[in-house]
Order: sequence, then structure tokens, then C-alpha cells
Amino acid sequence: MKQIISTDDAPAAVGAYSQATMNGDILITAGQLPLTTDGELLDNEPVSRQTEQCLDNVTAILNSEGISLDDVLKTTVFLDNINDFDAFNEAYSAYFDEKPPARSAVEASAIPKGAAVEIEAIATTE
Ligand SMILES: C=C(N)C(=O)O
Repeated sequence: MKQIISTDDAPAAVGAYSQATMNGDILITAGQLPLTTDGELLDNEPVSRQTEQCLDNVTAILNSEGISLDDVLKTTVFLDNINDFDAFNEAYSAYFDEKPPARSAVEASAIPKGAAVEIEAIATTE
């Protein structure tokens, strides 16, 4: 059965979606924008800082269910500009230095709120 995951340690949704959902041992996050828990959008920060905020948000959601980035099976990354790939990748790599999850990274023509990056994750609680 679908379970809705909600935590005050990650930014609230900016639309009609849940921060994450679960079914059994699989947790799927919504795409995380570079928003702080106060709702501040870091759109004027470099893509590296925006990447960190997205991953901090993913981490907070996972932690609310007692799991961590080590339990992520797959991420999907949307970049506003694929030329940011190297800067994004360097920041991302610091969060996944060992056994990184599978990943897809693509350029999207636009990301909500004018963000440079959005990251979603699929994780297991097993
Ligand atoms: C930010 C999102 N994840 C959305 O609008 O779907």
C-alpha cells in the first residue's frame, strides 16, 4: 500500500506532490529543488551549491525513514544547462564517494522555479 512520507526537515512541496512515497521497502522521493527548509530558493547560487542543497533535502527525507544516501539505488538529475555537468558532478560525487547509485543525468529545458538542478532518488529500506 502506498505510504506518504513527510518531514519538516526538508522543504515543503511547491505543488501537488508528496516529498516522497513508499511501498514496501522502496522509497521514491519527489524531485528536490535547491530550496531550504525555510522555502528559500538558492537559484542565485552556483550549481555546486544548488546540488548540495538538493542532496541535503534528499538526505533529510531518507533520514526521516531511518535510511541514508547509502541506501539509494538510483537518482535522476535534471540540469538546466548540461554545460554545468562537471561542476554538478564534482559536488554530487562528494555525497556518493563509495558505491554510488545508478544515475541518469539529463538537460531539461526548464526546471521549476528557475533552479539550475533538480534531483530525485529511489531508495530501499531493506
Ligand atoms: C518540484 C517538483 N518535484 C515538482 O514540481 O514536481
